Amino acid sequence: MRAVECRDVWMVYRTFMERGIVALRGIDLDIEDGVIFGLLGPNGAGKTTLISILSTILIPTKGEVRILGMDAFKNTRKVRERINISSGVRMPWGMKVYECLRFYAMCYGITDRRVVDRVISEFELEEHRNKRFDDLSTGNKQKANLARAFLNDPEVVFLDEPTANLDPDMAKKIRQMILRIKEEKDVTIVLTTHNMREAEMLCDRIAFIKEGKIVAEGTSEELKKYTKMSERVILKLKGNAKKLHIPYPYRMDGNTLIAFVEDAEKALPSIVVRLAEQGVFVESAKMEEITLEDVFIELAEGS
Ligand SMILES: Nc1ncnc2c1ncn2[C@@H]1O[C@H](COP(=O)(O)OP(=O)(O)OP(=O)(O)O)[C@@H](O)[C@H]1O
Repeated sequence: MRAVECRDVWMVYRTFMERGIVALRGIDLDIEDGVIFGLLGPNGAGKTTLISILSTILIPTKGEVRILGMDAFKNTRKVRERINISSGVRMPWGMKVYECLRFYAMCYGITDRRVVDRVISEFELEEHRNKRFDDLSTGNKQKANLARAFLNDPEVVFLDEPTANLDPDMAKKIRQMILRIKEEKDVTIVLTTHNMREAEMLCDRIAFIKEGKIVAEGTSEELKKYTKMSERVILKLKGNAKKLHIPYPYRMDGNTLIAFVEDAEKALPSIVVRLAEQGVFVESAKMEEITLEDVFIELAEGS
């Protein structure tokens, strides 16, 4: 069974002065059971709107959403019993971690304290269980939020930017935690992220969203084929070079030139020569496979 099915989903936010903001424009999406699925896209693309609709928090202006085979808006209560969402790092009031989690467990009708103990242990919160949520570091707040999202043993979990605002170490820990939980539990995870490496590391499949539409969807390997080139040549240039002419698509990152080529070894000498002809010299060079970030930039910037 598919965990998520979306057909022609539109979302228009009604605004007081304007004619309305179209956040989603006909989203079609199938997410298979048991995968980690990533929603990627630039700011304002519609990721949060989409994940909020999939988790039944928002009702779309038009379209059909089925979660675990059920119509999300005709069977909302049943759907909510079998899903959960973690969005932002908020918990109510100044309660302790254990109390917060117990409160949320009771909202799901879970009275067994062992369930709360289980998520505290799964999300490595033992040493923080009696600390006030507000006093935790951002990373531990995020862990507590993730723990909350797994209280009802959900079959589908939606995570809105699970590593946003975390330092690299904590972000890595959270990613490892997500992968471990996915291994241990029979759960489908749908997450949004801006971080390409994170998407590549975590997600079985990824959808790129731009201006409310899915512009590409597939595994990270499939997505890399969206750019015609499969390798890149990275050249650190001496001095500042602006308008350059080389026979390959490229982008500049400061004084680093990143050229997209089919065969990096073949292309490198000709690029260096062409640059020298334009009075631009190379300090260092390396060759590597194209990254998901390149695809993201191409899709986000392309028309
Ligand atoms: N409550 C709202 N009222 C009006 N417009 C909204 C509302 N929420 C989002 N929007 C608009 O809808 C569009 C999509 O926003 P959304 O937050 O879904 O994008 P996003 O991809 O999650 O962005 P970000 O990565 O910056 O969080 C944007 O133009 C945004 O301004």
